[in-house]
Amino acid sequence: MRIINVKDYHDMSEKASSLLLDVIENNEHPVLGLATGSTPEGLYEQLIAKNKEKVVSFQNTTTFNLDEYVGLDANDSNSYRYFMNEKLFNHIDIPLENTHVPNGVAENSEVECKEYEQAIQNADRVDVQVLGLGLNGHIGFNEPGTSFSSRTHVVELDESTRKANARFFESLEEVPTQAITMGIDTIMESKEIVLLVSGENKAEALKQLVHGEITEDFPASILQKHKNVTIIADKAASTKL
Ligand SMILES: O=P(O)(O)OC[C@H]1O[C@](O)(CO)[C@@H](O)[C@@H]1O
Repeated sequence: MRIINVKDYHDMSEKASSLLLDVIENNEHPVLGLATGSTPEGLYEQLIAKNKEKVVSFQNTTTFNLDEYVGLDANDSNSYRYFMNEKLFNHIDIPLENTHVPNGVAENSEVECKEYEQAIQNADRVDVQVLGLGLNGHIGFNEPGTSFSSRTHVVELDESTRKANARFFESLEEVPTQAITMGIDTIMESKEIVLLVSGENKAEALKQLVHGEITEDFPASILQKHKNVTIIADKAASTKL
């Protein structure tokens, strides 16, 4: 596990952007795994800027997002498809058909999970997977207790996760109770993982990720076993390391 300590959120986003640009430059058809949440927003701003400056093109890039709420469609401003379109895809030269986010309103969520997993397998590999870190150690929407051997599946969201994400909704009741997420094993198959952590409220979770026991009770702890993980953490998140 490589840990890169940076000053603040801005530096974290810049560093992450340069790591991703390296991957894109070194692959004819790069496959990126992307995340939502507040943490990667700065990274996406950097990528948009680099694309506008013509430093990078995304025309040959394919993306797979980690997760989506069950019940929210692409036009719902709280869906992760909407988030990705607004925060990244609509502002870069990526063909929209190259971008994948699980379909939260699929008629049958179980079938959607199988098809999403298959699409990732068909792409052959994810060159680099971007991850944020949930306060309870979740990665994607893999909540504590999720099997390390899980593939893309439907999850019941933890009350703590729904509360943490309620800030984006009108009320806690509106936060969906289920989501579709790539599984832990799906995530672990990525060739490279870049985990971004910012802010004092993540310090305890980061400490547990790096120094804690590897246990399904803290899903992110499995990253200790991945051969190519880079954690980019700002000062505030690193205080307990
Ligand atoms: O970046 P944030 O908003 O702190 O969220 C952390 C994690 O929680 C999620 O938003 C899910 O709750 C993930 O998508 C994200 O990686």
